[in-house]
Amino acid sequence: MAFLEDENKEEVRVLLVAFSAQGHINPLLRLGKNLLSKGLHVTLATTELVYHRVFKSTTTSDDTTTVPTSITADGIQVIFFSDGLQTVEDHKGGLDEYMEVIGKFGPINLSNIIKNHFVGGSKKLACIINNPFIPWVADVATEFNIPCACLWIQPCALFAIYYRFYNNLNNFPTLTDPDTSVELPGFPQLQTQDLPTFVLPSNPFGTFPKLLSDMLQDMKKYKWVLTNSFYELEKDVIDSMFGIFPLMTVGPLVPSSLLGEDENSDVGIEMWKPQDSCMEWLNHKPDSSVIYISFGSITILSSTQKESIANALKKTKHPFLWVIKEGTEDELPLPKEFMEETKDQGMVIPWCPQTKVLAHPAVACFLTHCGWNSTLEAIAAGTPMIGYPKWTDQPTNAKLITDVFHTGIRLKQDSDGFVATEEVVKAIEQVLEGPSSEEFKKNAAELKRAAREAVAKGGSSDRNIQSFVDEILGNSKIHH
Ligand SMILES: O=c1ccn([C@@H]2O[C@H](COP(=O)(O)OP(=O)(O)O[C@H]3O[C@H](CO)[C@@H](O)[C@H](O)[C@H]3O)[C@@H](O)[C@H]2O)c(=O)[nH]1
Repeated sequence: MAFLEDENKEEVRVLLVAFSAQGHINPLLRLGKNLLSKGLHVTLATTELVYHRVFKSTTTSDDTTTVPTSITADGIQVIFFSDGLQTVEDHKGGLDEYMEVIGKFGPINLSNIIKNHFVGGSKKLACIINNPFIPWVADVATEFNIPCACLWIQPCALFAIYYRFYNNLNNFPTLTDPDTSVELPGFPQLQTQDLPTFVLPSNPFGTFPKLLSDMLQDMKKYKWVLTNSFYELEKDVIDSMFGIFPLMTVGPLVPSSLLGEDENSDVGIEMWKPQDSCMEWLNHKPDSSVIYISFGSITILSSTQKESIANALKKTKHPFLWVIKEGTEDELPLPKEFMEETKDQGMVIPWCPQTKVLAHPAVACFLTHCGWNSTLEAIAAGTPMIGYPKWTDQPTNAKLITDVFHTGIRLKQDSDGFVATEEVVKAIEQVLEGPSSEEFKKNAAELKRAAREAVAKGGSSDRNIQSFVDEILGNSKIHH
């Protein structure tokens, strides 16, 4: 590998910063791997919780309680900092509370990491890359006079909506009536139900919209916004932002196996242990027969909602694989009678190797909450989707699936967000056998191909990564 050094023979290093969420760390690690392959040195700073949950089991040291100063994983140096909480149990509080604590302790601890590891010696930082939701990282970068980039881990569409909304660039009507619609450049017509919940007056979450509005109103702290998407997927919205705030697509940042590359070259962490037994179960199912159901790492459905979906599955009689994070949060198990009645039809597990599941030929469609990682993984796998969005970016992602990507449909929800059994049955029939089912499959296969082309050498994302590397290097030289 050709590593890059500047004229004084100092290595050229980037620092990635993420808090302890799998869906935030993995896209950053995959970007890190790409930067590594283009010759940069890469460090990831993340919280001590990640050490305890993920890396502790890989240590060869007898002392597993002390967090090491740094470790190396797949060529990436990983450094841990305290997020202000002491034990794994402390992390059981709400997300809002967590963001407040990490917002207080994160900047101090990250500054110390930079001082201890990167100031003075030969390891100098050429750039810091953070995720949205930890905007204080950009302040720390400014303090040390290090250029900062954001890896936007949601679609470009979400960046565009938030940027326009928080900077009052467009006319957003009061979004209380479900039939209100908004016209934005690069988008199909959006109704209230298609907008991210953070911009709605009904949004009950305080911290996240505040973090976003602070960030998007002060983008001068960022020299680049890299996005986990690809140009061919969101062409219209990316073009619409060109003269406003250019977005550099560098994705999809999904496991290499989903992009037709060697599985062993993937980097990524698992915060929960996947149950591989479902792969054997899938091997015994006919091609394009199984409905895969998962609502990501945060969303918990109510028992009545789960029962409604369960009844639909029984009615359709299709094989199903359903992830229920039973025991991990406050999620309740499915009723015993359902489990008994469907024991030959389906499998219910607490966590699965999702990307392998999506790529399995037996899987016909994905009933998803439309989290962006899940959506991108389904796109890279060429799997049609049924969207059941709940909050944050998910409603907009569902709109992209139905009206931009044309790879699936959205479940009809009532005013409380509830989906009736008949609606689930109808949606499954539509995606599997309805008049548009062939079109969904064809579009999904086309996007799968486009995703692979985007990341291949010379593809749109590969070119953007190269331009980014060239820019941060400035006048640095390549030494082979
Ligand atoms: O059994 C499972 C279920 C999920 N996953 C993985 O978990 C991740 C889930 O990520 P995502 O689909 O993005 O959902 P959330 O975890 O809910 O992600 C949060 O963060 C995302 C990125 O900001 C947002 O798009 C979502 O709305 C928000 O809920 C994916 O990589 C899945 O492959 C597994 O590995 N096994």
